[in-house]
Amino acid sequence: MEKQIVCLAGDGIGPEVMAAGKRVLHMIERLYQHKFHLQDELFGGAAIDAYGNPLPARTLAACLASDAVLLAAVGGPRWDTAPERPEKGLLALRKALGVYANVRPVTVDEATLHLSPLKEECAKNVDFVVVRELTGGIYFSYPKHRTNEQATDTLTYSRREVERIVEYAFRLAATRRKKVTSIDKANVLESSKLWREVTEEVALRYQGIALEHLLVDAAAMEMIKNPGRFDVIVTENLFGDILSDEASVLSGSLGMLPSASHAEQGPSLYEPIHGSAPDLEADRANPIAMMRSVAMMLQQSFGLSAEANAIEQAIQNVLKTGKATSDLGGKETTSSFTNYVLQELEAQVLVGRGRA
Ligand SMILES: NC(=O)C1=CN([C@@H]2O[C@H](COP(=O)(O)OP(=O)(O)OC[C@H]3O[C@@H](n4cnc5c(N)ncnc54)[C@H](O)[C@@H]3O)[C@@H](O)[C@H]2O)C=CC1
Ligand SMILES: CC(C)CC(=O)C(=O)O
Ligand SMILES: [Mg+2]
Repeated sequence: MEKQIVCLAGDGIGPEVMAAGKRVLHMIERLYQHKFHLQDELFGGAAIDAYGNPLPARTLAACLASDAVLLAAVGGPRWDTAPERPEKGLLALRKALGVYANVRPVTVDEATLHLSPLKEECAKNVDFVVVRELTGGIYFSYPKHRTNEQATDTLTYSRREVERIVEYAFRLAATRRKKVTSIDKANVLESSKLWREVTEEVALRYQGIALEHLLVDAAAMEMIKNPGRFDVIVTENLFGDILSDEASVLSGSLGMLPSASHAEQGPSLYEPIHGSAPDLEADRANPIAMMRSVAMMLQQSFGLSAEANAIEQAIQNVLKTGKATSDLGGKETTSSFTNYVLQELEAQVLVGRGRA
């Protein structure tokens, strides 16, 4: 198979985790005889420094013409007070690609179960997916303004926007444990009242799939108290952003969780859920979220399930030996942990073919 992948390394730990993701892709190319054309483009703070724009026209054109986009992370204190912010480029990219469905699977690895802040019997049942609406809501606020004395953001959702993301969640639940939890704030927000109404209508078209509604504050509590109750969570942009970072703690670290973002048509975007982690020293980032984002890309954009499963298995096998980066209490660096995963991947595939 031959595919064009645009790589947006971005800022902070972005280039380090992107390097790990590319090494995994090169290993998969070699082991399975694929050709991945990896095209690097400037994005985020790095693009502001070069062009004064976090999403240069050249970067956007390359993304739109690609088979898939792999993104690491953007942002950092250097640009916090700059006229242009890296995060603005991320929102503009998601909007331009039309990637409304952000899928964030949350599982807890057997080998890192003891690192979860939850009791083991609670954490071991964690297996859910957050389906986050990604191109609407308050992050795309209009009108939005600010004076010295007052600031305004606007939260808007249309029926169509709610319907398509909730439909996505129901279709996904049909392939899993057949339960959707819709999270809103319908006791206060008008947008949430519409969200709940539309969700009820969609549910009528999916007999056999259970629907429950939770208010976002109670949902935040339930995610810690009884996370095993969730199968597919569907929620709006801001709530999904916050709840998925909370969910990552169940797995032991924000550095573990990947995501895929899909449009109605055109290339999908794959990225770890974490940010640029400016507080980390060089070569300390956990590359697992990026490796899993690569696996999601291989599976969901290219249909390469065996390759995706091999990556996941290699990560699991390395974690089982006790090797881990410092966020999980281990001693490995980004590069040494990646070396182990690559060795494991190669050994596993060759053993499978009886050649080791
Ligand atoms: N998709 C993106 O590009 C995102 C960008 N950001 C941006 O990143 C910058 C930093 O934001 P924060 O709030 O600090 O969030 P963050 O996600 O970068 O970091 C939060 C905490 O998790 C740790 N962490 C994150 N990823 C890790 C990894 N792979 N391995 C080990 N530890 C990891 C960090 O060291 C930090 O203590 C900001 O400029 C923010 O806007 C934040 C979230 C998403
Ligand atoms: C930096 C934000 C715009 C995005 C974010 O935190 C996320 O998508 O998880
Ligand atoms: Mg976030």
